[in-house]
Parts: sequence; C-alpha cells; structure tokens
Amino acid sequence: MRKIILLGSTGSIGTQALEVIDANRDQFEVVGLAAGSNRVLAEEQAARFGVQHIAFGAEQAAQLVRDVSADVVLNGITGSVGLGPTLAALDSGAVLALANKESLIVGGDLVVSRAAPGQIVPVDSEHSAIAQALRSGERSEVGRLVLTASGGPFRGRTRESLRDVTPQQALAHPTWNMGLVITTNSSTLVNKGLEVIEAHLLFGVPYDRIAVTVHPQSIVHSMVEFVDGSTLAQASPADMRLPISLALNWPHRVSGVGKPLDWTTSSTWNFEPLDSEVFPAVEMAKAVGAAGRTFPAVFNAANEQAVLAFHAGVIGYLDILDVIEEVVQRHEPTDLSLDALHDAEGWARREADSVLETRR
Ligand SMILES: NC(=O)C1=CN([C@@H]2O[C@H](COP(=O)(O)OP(=O)(O)OC[C@H]3O[C@@H](n4cnc5c(N)ncnc54)[C@H](OP(=O)(O)O)[C@@H]3O)[C@@H](O)[C@H]2O)C=CC1
Ligand SMILES: CC(=O)[C@@H](O)[C@H](O)COP(=O)(O)O
Ligand SMILES: [Mn+2]
Repeated sequence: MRKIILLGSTGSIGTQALEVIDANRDQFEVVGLAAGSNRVLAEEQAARFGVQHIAFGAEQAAQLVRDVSADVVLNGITGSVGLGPTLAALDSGAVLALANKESLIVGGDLVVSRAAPGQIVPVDSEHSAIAQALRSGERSEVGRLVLTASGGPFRGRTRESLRDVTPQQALAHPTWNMGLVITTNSSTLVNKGLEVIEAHLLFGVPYDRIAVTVHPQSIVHSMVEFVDGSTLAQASPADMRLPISLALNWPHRVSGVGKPLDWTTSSTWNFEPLDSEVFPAVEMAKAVGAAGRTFPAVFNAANEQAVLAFHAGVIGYLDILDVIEEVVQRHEPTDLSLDALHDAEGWARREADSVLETRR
C-alpha cells in the first residue's frame, strides 16, 4: 500500500489522481491533501478518502509534506508557488510525482541537486513518455529527445489573425482538458517552451538535442531518438490518468487505468514542424534555459503575470509574449539561490505589471 500526499487536489491533475486512487484503493492510501481556495471540494475529498491532514495554500502544503510521512508526494499545484512544496517533498525522501513543472523550471539546479537519483518521476505526459522510452536503453545511446506539441487551438494561424483572440478561444484546447494557466500556455506554445526546459533538467540532454514537433492528435506523447537512427515513441489516448498512475506506482503500471488505442478503425497521425515565427515561445524558452541562472524564473513569472492580465481583459493575446520578451530582455541575472529566486521573481512580476500597464 503506497501512502500518497496529493497537492493541488481540487484541480485537473488532483481530481484525476483521486479517480485513479479511488479505483485502486487496495494499492494507494491518501494521507494528506492540499488545495488553494476551493475549501468545499477539498473538505469533501478529505471526507470521501478518510484523510486527516488537509492544507490550504502553498506554505501549509509544504508544512504538510514536512509533517506527514508518505511514500509519494504528487505536486499538482499550478505555478511557481509550488517550489516550496517541491523542495519539501525532496527533503522528505518521498518520491516526487511532478506535475508542477514550474517549480523544477524556476528552481533549476537548486531542485535537481536536492533530488536523489530517480526521486523525481514526471507526470507531465511528454516527460512520462520519454521516461518510459528511456527504460529500454543506455543514456549514452540517446541522440535526441523529441517532444510532441498539439499546436493548440491556433495551429496554422498567422500572427496577425491572433490579435483579437479572446480568453474563451484560448481556452478551447483541441485535445486536453486542463486548468486555465496550462491551457493558455498550450495556446501560446509557452507550455512547450517550459517543457523543453523541464526535459533538459530531468534528463540532462543539452538544448541542441531537444526538438519539438507538432502532432495535432496528441496520441504520441513524445519520443527518444537513439544514435543508430531508431526512435522509440510512447502512444496512448490523451488521458492524464495514465502518466499520473504510472508516477504514483513507479516503476510499475496500474492495470486498467485507461483504454488502449483502437486499431479496428482507420486513423491518421500527423507530424509537422512548429511555426516559430507565429509561435516564438519555444525558441525564447530554449534561450532562457541555456542562459540559466535566474532567467527561467523570470520567463515563467512574466508569463504568469501576463496570462492573468490577459484573462482579466487588461492586455491582448499577442501582448503575452511581448511582455515576456521585454521583461526577459531587461533582466540582469544572478546566480541561483532561494533568496535570488525570490528577488528575481518579485522583480519580474513588478516589471511585467509595469510593461502590461503600458499596453492597456
Ligand atoms: N491538467 C493537466 O492535464 C496537466 C497539468 N500539468 C501541470 O500540473 C499543474 C496543475 O495543473 P492543473 O491541474 O491543470 O491546474 P488547475 O488549475 O486545474 O489546478 C491547480 C491546483 O492548484 C491549486 N493551487 C493553486 N494555487 C495554489 C496555492 N497558492 N497553494 C496551494 N494550491 C494551489 C488549486 O487549488 P484551488 O482550486 O483549490 O484553488 C488546484 O488544486 C500545473 O503545473 C500544470 O502545468 C502538467 C501536465 C498536464
Ligand atoms: C497533457 C500535458 O502533458 C500537457 O502539458 C499537454 O502537453 C498540453 O498540450 P500541448 O502539447 O498543446 O502543450
Ligand atoms: Mn505536457
């Protein structure tokens, strides 16, 4: 029986994790839950799963992780506010099932160096796919990692046609049902940019050997290319319960979590290059990832501010990337420490607010 602490229990990842656990109560026991502001749902979940420890907000979530013993901490909080809980999970010795990619990206080497080998198990579908493909080969035989991107709701559009995009249109993801921030990030391709940095940090592959291809069906979740020209791809229907369950039970699979692909009817899988002129986010993320230090934290913080401003009707859709670019250009990086991160993020949020103020 694995004891699970679930952070972000009220969100898309959190509720799907509880579905997996509910269907496999003989394998998993929830010993702690943390949420943000949705107290009603969190308390209902605690009652349903007999959970005694419940926390609200990121600081309480980190304290919960320090106080309650668990085998696995699933971090499904949104945003870089998840960094404290991520570090607490690593310090506790539990396996960290990581959906909250932002904490790894902003923390960079601070997070990686705190983790024991194999302690971080990715929940993000692309990184779960890569982790699965890597189980069968030597690391020295890896040529490239190829991340798939759905392309989002605006695939094929010109930049000019995106000027008047509404929040509702940006939230119409073609293949996944996710929270507001990641869905918006998928539409701008910022999500894929963050995932390139995430892949570099998780798998230690340099940025010039991490590629992105657009795959609108979201069936192939990513691939590993090996030095002999062979490629291993992981394929399954777009259902996050699969990578969630694998991370909770790593390295073992949980039977019957999802439906396999249907081979009795015709289907087509497409792959196409990313249009980096219209969607520059991946190239921007590669540059900030390679520059390192406080740059990834600033990139992420500026994006978080811009996304909220877009949904509040303060800025237009194209302003999201413009705000990030301007803030990143103005940044003077410092070496990584928790204090430096705190200062850089605070600076980036204030700077983003002042840039977006000029675009009202
Ligand atoms: N959804 C998906 O399919 C995927 C998600 N991810 C990643 O997983 C993470 C969660 O995404 P998703 O589930 O979609 O997001 P949601 O917006 O659906 O859920 C976010 C969760 O985080 C909680 N939360 C927000 N702020 C705080 C805070 N300050 N302190 C504590 N908890 C907080 C929310 O609580 P409340 O609702 O109570 O306020 C909610 O439980 C993100 O990092 C995302 O990038 C990665 C791959 C796929
Ligand atoms: C399900 C998942 O892992 C998301 O991060 C997904 O990748 C988003 O889809 P995009 O490929 O559109 O960013
Ligand atoms: Mn993903």
